[in-house]
Amino acid sequence: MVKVAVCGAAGGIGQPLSLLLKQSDLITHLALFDVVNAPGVAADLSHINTRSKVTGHGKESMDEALSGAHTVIIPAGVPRKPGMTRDDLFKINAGIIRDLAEGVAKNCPGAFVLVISNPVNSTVPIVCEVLKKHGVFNPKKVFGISTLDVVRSSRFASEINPAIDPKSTRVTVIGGHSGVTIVPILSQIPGQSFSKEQLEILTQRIQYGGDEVVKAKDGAGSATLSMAHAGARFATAVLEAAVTGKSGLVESTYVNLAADADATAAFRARTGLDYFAQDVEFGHEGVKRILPLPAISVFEQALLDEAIPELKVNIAKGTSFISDSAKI
Ligand SMILES: NC(=O)C1=CN([C@@H]2O[C@H](COP(=O)(O)OP(=O)(O)OC[C@H]3O[C@@H](n4cnc5c(N)ncnc54)[C@H](O)[C@@H]3O)[C@@H](O)[C@H]2O)C=CC1
Ligand SMILES: O=C([O-])CC(=O)C(=O)O
Repeated sequence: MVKVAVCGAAGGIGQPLSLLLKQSDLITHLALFDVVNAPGVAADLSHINTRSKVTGHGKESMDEALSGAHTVIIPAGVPRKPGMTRDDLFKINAGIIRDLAEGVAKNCPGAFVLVISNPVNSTVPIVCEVLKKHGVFNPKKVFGISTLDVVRSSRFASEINPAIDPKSTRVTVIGGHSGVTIVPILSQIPGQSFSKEQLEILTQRIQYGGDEVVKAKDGAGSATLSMAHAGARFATAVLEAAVTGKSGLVESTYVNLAADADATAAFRARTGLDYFAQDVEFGHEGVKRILPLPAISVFEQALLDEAIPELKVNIAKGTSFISDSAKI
């Protein structure tokens, strides 16, 4: 029995993500939770002729949606409008994520938690702190989904150099998921030979790819379809490793560095951070290992140097949102 709960399932990401998850043979029960329209989305998806059962759960039924879940995917919350940063979403989304994490601690404390809601750099620490507070935190099982940065990296790189196949090229993206904290390691793309100017343009486009969509949607939200694709790709990798035991599955993802005790010291020494996006290999329990940082160029080291102070602030904001409220 593999129950996957999607929280925010009726939203711009939640609907296409749930549609993609309905195609998966790894999932036996898809539980769709949202404060609006979840039963309708569930009824619709439930007619698709794959094996999984689909249930819809409204505002009062979070516990039912989360009860016994193997994996919880969270795209709940508000998206950006033009002129906003991801950090501007903290005010509303932090409380939503905290309440959902409380629900996880109560109803499915051993679940994998995959966080999409922004600002990811802060919402992942919120989830971890809530689970810690309840004594059920396993750093191997909480992930910030930064796969859209990976997806954009190979796509945008292929637009500059058509010899790069966007589908089979996986670019490592380290740091976090917003602006300067997004550090694509383009120097490691096999066979690449970008000029300095191309590297600068490409890096800037990847770091601000989200803004491109926010601007084009002109007030109607941010990336939803490409995010659903990225979220389904990430969730499938986690589930394949956990459920079927498939080995060698690697994605860049934002994790608590305690997820891999062997890697922690090296990462802390290099970054001074408790959370960081890096390539992770998945196993039965989630994080099997955090891969060592790849060799990075002088240009990429400068990007990393710029990312670290911002990540530190984002992480502290998420962590103190829970620890400060516990003191009151
Ligand atoms: N990690 C990433 O790469 C990306 C993250 N995002 C983020 O994903 C989030 C969702 O974006 P969209 O789907 O476009 O927004 P949306 O507004 O279309 O959908 C959000 C859904 O969450 C629901 N919701 C609100 N409060 C809830 C609660 N307490 N419990 C359950 N559901 C609740 C809403 O009813 C709505 O259906 C945003 O924070 C956005 O910034 C968006 C794109 C990429
Ligand atoms: O830009 C946004 O607000 C949504 C997001 O995280 C992305 O598209 O990468």
